[in-house]
Amino acid sequence: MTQDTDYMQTEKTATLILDDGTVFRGFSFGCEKEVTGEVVFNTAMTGYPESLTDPSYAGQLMVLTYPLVGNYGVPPRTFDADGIATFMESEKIHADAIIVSDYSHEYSHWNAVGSLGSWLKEEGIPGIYGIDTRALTKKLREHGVMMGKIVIGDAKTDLTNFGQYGNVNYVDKVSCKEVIIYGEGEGKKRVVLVDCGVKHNIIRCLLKRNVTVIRVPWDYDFNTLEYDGLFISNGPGDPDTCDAAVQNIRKALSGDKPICGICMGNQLLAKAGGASIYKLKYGHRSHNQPVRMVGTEKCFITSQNHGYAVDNDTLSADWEPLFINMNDGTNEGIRHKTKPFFSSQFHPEACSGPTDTEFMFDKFVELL
Ligand SMILES: NC(=O)CC[C@H](N)C(=O)O
Repeated sequence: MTQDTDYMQTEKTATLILDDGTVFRGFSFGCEKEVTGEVVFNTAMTGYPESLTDPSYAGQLMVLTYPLVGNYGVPPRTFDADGIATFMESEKIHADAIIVSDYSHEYSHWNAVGSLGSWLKEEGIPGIYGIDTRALTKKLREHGVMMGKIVIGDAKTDLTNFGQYGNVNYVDKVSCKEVIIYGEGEGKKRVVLVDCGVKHNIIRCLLKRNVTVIRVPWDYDFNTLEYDGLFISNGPGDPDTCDAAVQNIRKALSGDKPICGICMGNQLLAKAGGASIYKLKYGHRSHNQPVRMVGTEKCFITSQNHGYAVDNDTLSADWEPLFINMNDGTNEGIRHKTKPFFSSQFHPEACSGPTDTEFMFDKFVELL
């Protein structure tokens, strides 16, 4: 058992203020700075290193409903020769803050190299504990997600400006800036991966299936490239801010090369096919979202992190829902009726969460 002893000297009080004026008081265990963002809750019991480094959390203050957080520390920030993180989902923390009930100042795990608190401090990310996350989650569930602010100590703060989430193009902030090629090799199938904020396990899952991955920026016109299949990644923010990607995907829809998308990828593929997206009240963020494959009795438990959804009623005649969420009936994936185009709103790559739907990658690679 290793102890995060920093806190004995330095921990200060911290406050979470929601944009309706509700105040939750706690203590700071990360970087001591004020931050604003969309307050969202995740009900997974584990996986804070993966969730914090998932680029889809950019702009959000992540509430974990599991009460004890930090007890297994954080893994090393190591990368393989291609620059893919060994134990995390990107190069850095993308969530703007973490909000927990009980932060464990002691940690123990075979792979831990430090405490969650010291990692947050190194990366300049606020963390607040001592929050009644049950009351906070009930509030978000009833009201819907809201903007919030974390204030350290008794600092005076502007309680009128909570920033905005919906109109910001977060994808542009987190996408790669130039083309990156992984696993190049003679005779291998070439997959273009549109990087809207890709989780590294999507790249790992593709490379494991022996394809070359050509990772391109979110607004890159990949239609000029030689490739065998198109993969569209997850990503943060509102899909309606990603029109350039939608235009490029729409061009690819006139061809027959396989297309697969995950989460933001599902939304952008749906938009390219003419469907609309709407914002869910409080989203799906957990490891246990049940989905049913349409036309079958097959159900899967899935890992999810999204706040928007495809409106099933707006799918054109060429498309149909592929998966439906068994809790609330919302869209969890689409497929084209005649061409090899399909996608999921959930995360088949997991990391963290159940790996039951990894077959989505097998299906895609088989079709190449
Ligand atoms: N993980 C994702 O790709 C999320 C997609 C989108 N930002 C949403 O919240 O719905």
